[in-house]
Amino acid sequence: MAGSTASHLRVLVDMDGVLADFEGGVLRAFLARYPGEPHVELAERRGFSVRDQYRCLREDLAAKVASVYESPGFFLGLEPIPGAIEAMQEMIHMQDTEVFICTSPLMKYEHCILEKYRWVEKHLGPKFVERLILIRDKTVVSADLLFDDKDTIKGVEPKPSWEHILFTCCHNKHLELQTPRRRLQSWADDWRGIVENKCRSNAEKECYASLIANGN
Ligand SMILES: Cc1cn([C@H]2C[C@H](OP(=O)(O)O)[C@@H](CO)O2)c(=O)[nH]c1=O
Ligand SMILES: [Mg+2]
Repeated sequence: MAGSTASHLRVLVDMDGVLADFEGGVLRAFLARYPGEPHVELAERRGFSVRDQYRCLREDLAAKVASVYESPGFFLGLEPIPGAIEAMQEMIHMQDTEVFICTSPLMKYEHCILEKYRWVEKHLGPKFVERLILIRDKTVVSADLLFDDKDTIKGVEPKPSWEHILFTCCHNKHLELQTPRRRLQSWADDWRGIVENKCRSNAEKECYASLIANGN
């Protein structure tokens, strides 16, 4: 990064599906609110959009499931993904590493925005509130790595600076990734190895660039 000598690594971590259990929260709230209605078990989930899959089940279920995640208290009430809190507390203390949470608000943002801030404060503390980025287009955020459960991350920037590491979630676990794309299976998987290897390869690139710049 500009001005830093040590090879700093900037990591973006997505919220829903990576830190907060959006999928589990939707199913739990849907069953409570619409008991007896057809629903999608987590093992059956396919595709990022919950609403689209419920629509395939029955047209009216799309609006019903959307009303669940648009309700007040939904985002604040989400359970942390197993290992997420511990991993973030460790990552933020890693040398030469900067961590930001990079999350997208719903278009119906009334409850989502404040509740995402409150969720981060509650589960991760005020230092992470300072590291929270809410944005609909993640491609314009500059970083080295982005851990995110969404299979395809598009935006105005055709060549984002970050490498997208697909965080495995019920809705994407069946996807075959084209090389060199890679996954983080869960927070029990080797996220440190991914961060440390990226740090090393950044250092090598910087070293090579300085050799070239000095005409070696
Ligand atoms: C509508 C919808 C939103 N979301 C999440 C993704 C976004 O958060 P994040 O970018 O932190 O994963 C947020 C707004 O779309 O809600 C899903 O994960 N599935 C859905 O079907
Ligand atoms: Mg997500």
